[in-house]
Amino acid sequence: MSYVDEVLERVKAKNASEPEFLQAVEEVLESLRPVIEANEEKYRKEALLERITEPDRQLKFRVPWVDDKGQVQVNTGYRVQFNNSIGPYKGGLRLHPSVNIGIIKFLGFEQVFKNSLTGLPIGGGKGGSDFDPKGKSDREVMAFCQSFMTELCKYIGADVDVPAGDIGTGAREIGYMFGQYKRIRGMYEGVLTGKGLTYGGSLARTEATGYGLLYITEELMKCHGESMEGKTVVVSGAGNVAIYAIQKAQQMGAKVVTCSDSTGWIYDPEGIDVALLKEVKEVKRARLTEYAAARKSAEYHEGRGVWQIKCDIALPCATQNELLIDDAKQLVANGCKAVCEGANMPTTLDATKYLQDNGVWFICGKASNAGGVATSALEMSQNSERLSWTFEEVDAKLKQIMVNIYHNIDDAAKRYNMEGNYVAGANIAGFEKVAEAMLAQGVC
Ligand SMILES: NC(=O)C1=CN([C@@H]2O[C@H](COP(=O)(O)OP(=O)(O)OC[C@H]3O[C@@H](n4cnc5c(N)ncnc54)[C@H](O)[C@@H]3O)[C@@H](O)[C@H]2O)C=CC1
Ligand SMILES: O=C(O)CCC(=O)C(=O)O
Repeated sequence: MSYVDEVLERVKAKNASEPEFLQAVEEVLESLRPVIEANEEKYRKEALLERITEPDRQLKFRVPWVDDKGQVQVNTGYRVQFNNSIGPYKGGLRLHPSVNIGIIKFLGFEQVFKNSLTGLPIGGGKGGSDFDPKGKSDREVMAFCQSFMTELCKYIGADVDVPAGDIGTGAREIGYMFGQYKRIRGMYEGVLTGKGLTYGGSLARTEATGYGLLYITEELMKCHGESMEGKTVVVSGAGNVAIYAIQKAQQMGAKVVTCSDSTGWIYDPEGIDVALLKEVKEVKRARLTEYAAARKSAEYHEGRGVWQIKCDIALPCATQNELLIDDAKQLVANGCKAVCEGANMPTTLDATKYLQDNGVWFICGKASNAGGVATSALEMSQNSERLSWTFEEVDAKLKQIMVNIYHNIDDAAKRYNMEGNYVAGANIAGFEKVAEAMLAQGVC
C-alpha cells in the first residue's frame, strides 16, 4: 500500500467522527501524492504525514458566563495548536453553534498550509466555541469573551499563539478578549490580531481577506488574458469576507449581484449596494430582509440559491461545504469561468472536481483567502516594532503577497505536470516549506 493510502486509512480510523477534518486531510494528501512518491522512503521513515496530520495539542475547556437574566450559561471553548514549525500558531476563533472539535481541527489543518503560502513566519492553529453571539447583548458577549480568555490566556502569547477573528468573532469580540488578556497577564503585547486601530490594530486588516481574494482573482484573470472589468460576480455570505470582496470587485469594475446569510439570499441585478450592506450587517447586525426592504432593485429569497445566478466569477465567502455538486453543475452550465474561495473549504470535494474537470479555474481557500492571515502577520510585525504603517503600505504588501501566492501555486502545479490545478499547487507549495522545516527540526 502506498504511504499516502496507509496514512489516509489511519487518519480515517482515528478521526471517524470528524467528517470536515477528514475531508480537509483527504484533499491535501491526495494532491500531495506526486511529492510523497518522490520522497516516499524518507517521509515514511520520518513519519512525516502522521506528524503533519496530528495536531501538536488540542485544548478543550469550559466557558461559564452569566446572561442578562442572571442565569449561568456554559459553553465549550477550543484551541487546536496544529503546527508551529515555521512560526507561532496563528489562526482565528470561530463563535458559532455548529463549532465542534472536528471543525476546529479542519480549520487548523488548513491554516498550516495557508500560513506557509503567505511566505510569512506563522504556524497554524484555530479555535472557537459553540457560543452564538447572534441575539446576545453587548454585555453578554463581553461576559462570554472574558470567560473564554480567562482560560485561553494560559496557552497563548505574542510568540506562542496569536488568535484572531473568524465567523462570529469581529472587532467587538477581539476587543473584549484583548482587554481580559491584558488584565490577567499584565502584558501589553500583540497576542491577538484584528485589534481596533487605537490599541495596536493594523489598517487594512478589516478589508484584507476580501481584498486579498480579489487581488488573486484579478491575477488569475490577467494570466488567462482577461480582466475584472465588466464581469458579473456572484458572492455568498454577507460578513467580513463577503463585504470587502464585494467592495473590491466593484472597485475593479465588476458587478456583484448576490450575497447571502444563513437564512436567505439577495439578487440585486443593479449591483450590491455595499454601503447599505455594511449598515445592515456591520452596524445593525440585522438580516438581509432589511437590505431588500431598503433597496428597490433587490429581490430577497429564503434558503440558499446564489449559485443559480448566471455569472463569470463565483466567490463563496460564507462557510464550509456551501457549494455542492449541483451548484457546480449549474455554474458550469451558466458559463462561469472562475471560482475562488473566500471561505474555508466552501466547495465539496466532488464539486471541486466537477469544476476542475469542466475547465473552471478554481483557487482553493488556503490560497485565495490567505490575505487575512497575511495581514494579521503584518499586524504582528507592526506590534513588534511598535509602529503603524499607512493603509496604502499595508494594502500594497497584501497585494504583492496575493500575486506571489498565485505564481507560487501556479509554478508548483507546473513542476508536477498538473498545470492549472491550483488546488494541487497550493497544497504542494504550502507543504514543501512546512515539511522542510519539520525535517530540519528533528523528531518533535
Ligand atoms: N475573517 C477573516 O479574516 C477570514 C475568514 N475566513 C473564512 O471566511 C468565511 C466567512 O468568515 P467571516 O466573513 O469572517 O465571518 P462573518 O461572521 O463575518 O460572516 C459570515 C457570514 O456568512 C453567513 N453564513 C454563515 N453560515 C451560512 C450559511 N450556511 N449559508 C449562508 N450564509 C452563511 C453569515 O450569516 C455571515 O453573514 C469563513 O469560512 C471563515 O473561516 C477565511 C480567512 C480569513
Ligand atoms: O488572521 C488570522 O490570524 C486568522 C484568519 C483565519 O482565521 C483564516 O485564515 O481562516
